[in-house]
Amino acid sequence: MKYISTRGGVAAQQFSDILLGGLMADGGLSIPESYPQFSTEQLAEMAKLSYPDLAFAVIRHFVDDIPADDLKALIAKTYTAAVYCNGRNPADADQITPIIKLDDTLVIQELSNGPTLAFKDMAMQLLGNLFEYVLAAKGEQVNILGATSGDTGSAAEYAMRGKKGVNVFMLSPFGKMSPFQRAQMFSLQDENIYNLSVHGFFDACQDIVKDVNKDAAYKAKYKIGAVNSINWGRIVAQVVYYFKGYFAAAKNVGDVVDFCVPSGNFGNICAGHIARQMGLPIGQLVVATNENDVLDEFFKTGGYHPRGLDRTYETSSPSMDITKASNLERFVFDLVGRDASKLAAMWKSVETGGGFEISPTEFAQMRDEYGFKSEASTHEDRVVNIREVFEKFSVQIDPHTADGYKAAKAHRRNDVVMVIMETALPAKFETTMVEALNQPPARPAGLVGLEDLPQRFDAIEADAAKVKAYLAERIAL
Ligand SMILES: Cc1ncc(COP(=O)(O)O)c(C=O)c1O
Ligand SMILES: N[C@@H](CCOP(=O)(O)O)C(=O)O
Repeated sequence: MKYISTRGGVAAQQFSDILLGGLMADGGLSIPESYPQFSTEQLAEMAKLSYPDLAFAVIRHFVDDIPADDLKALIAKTYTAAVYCNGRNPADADQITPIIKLDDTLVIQELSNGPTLAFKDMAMQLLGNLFEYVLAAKGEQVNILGATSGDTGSAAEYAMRGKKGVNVFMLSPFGKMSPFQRAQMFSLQDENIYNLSVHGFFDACQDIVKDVNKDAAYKAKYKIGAVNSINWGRIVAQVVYYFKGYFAAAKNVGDVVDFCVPSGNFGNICAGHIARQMGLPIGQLVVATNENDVLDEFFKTGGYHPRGLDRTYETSSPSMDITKASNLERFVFDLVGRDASKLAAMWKSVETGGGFEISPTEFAQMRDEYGFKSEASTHEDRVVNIREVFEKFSVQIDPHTADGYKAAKAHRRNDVVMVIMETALPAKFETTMVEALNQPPARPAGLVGLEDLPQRFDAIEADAAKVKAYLAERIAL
């Protein structure tokens, strides 16, 4: 499998070449030349596999340049019950992403049982192992520059801490993460981890990452790599759990199943789109947003208009406080028939502060052929829905998953199973959980007292030049 750029300006590359990087040289995102296809018969066989075997069955189609035995071993080492052990029911840990049945046609897929209690661990743990393998094979080092609204940062830091040849420089929005999220990142004392607290929202952090990535000379000199979902490695690992969730939720292989996904940077649901393109019988893909509802607007009107600071809000599902969704570019590339010059013009407008409108035909395709629907939530919705799920089903869901629950209720269909993706555990967002349920959420024993640990970070302005200088001072050449 070779990888091309959504903007068409780069020669096709191998998996190991794109694995460590962020943007392609032309500013676009890497995407496979085509998607592997699975028949219903093949799916029926895959349904019998354990999580690591299923992950290998999916991911091997995207990776030609790592020997199959090595890839299989890296995957087996990643997806173990010992790593994904923070779920509600320890006996389910070997399922890695077990499901909770709320009723006959509504289920939650647990994606947040890894070390940092968010779905990011699903891909990031594999990325850590792949990075280590590829760096050792190439005799190289990487300096990861990432942006986080709260969960990618800790997942990346836990996956990369102490790894040979890897430094992590993580930009996060100053004062906008939950106390738990902040403590998870800032309490790490490992020498290869640097936390930079940026005055601004996640969008400003992500813009800096993209600016640095666009400076080819700097990127090459300082060996800059990426762990955000602009990195294809993140997406491919996320594709796997749609297969797992489908097999766990479908009554029979071949039945249509809908998925509802709390969304911000559009990486999670983009993986669902790709699983669907590979032949997994997904019906609807429901995008759930919070008050930062740019994506809801896009899927309801066909107009994509990222917003400025004046219309970006701090919400109680803070990890989704995002108004520029990186991975929308990968989906729109497919939507416009993989026409790279059309796509490049659309994103040129986005990057210069504008947006775009898709045509009425594309809008109809997006909803009918690709199955996208959407819904937005408010803080009040979140509190009511957390309470409702607890009272009706005795299950505690976090505020982001509550956004998913609201959207799932709005779009569920008779006799079609709807899977809600659980994107974080309640322990990460104690204030909203207490407001909804009058009790603090449970947390794994190892994380009790996390907020009392000493914290270390550097504050920095939202300025790519200052971030470049910070990295240059610390990276040994
Ligand atoms: C808890 C949580 N839910 C939802 C999201 C949104 O996911 P995505 O950015 O892949 O759309 C994020 C962050 O991205 C998150 O951390
Ligand atoms: N919500 C994310 C934002 C970054 O998303 P990513 O999937 O592109 O890494 C976070 O928690 O940091």
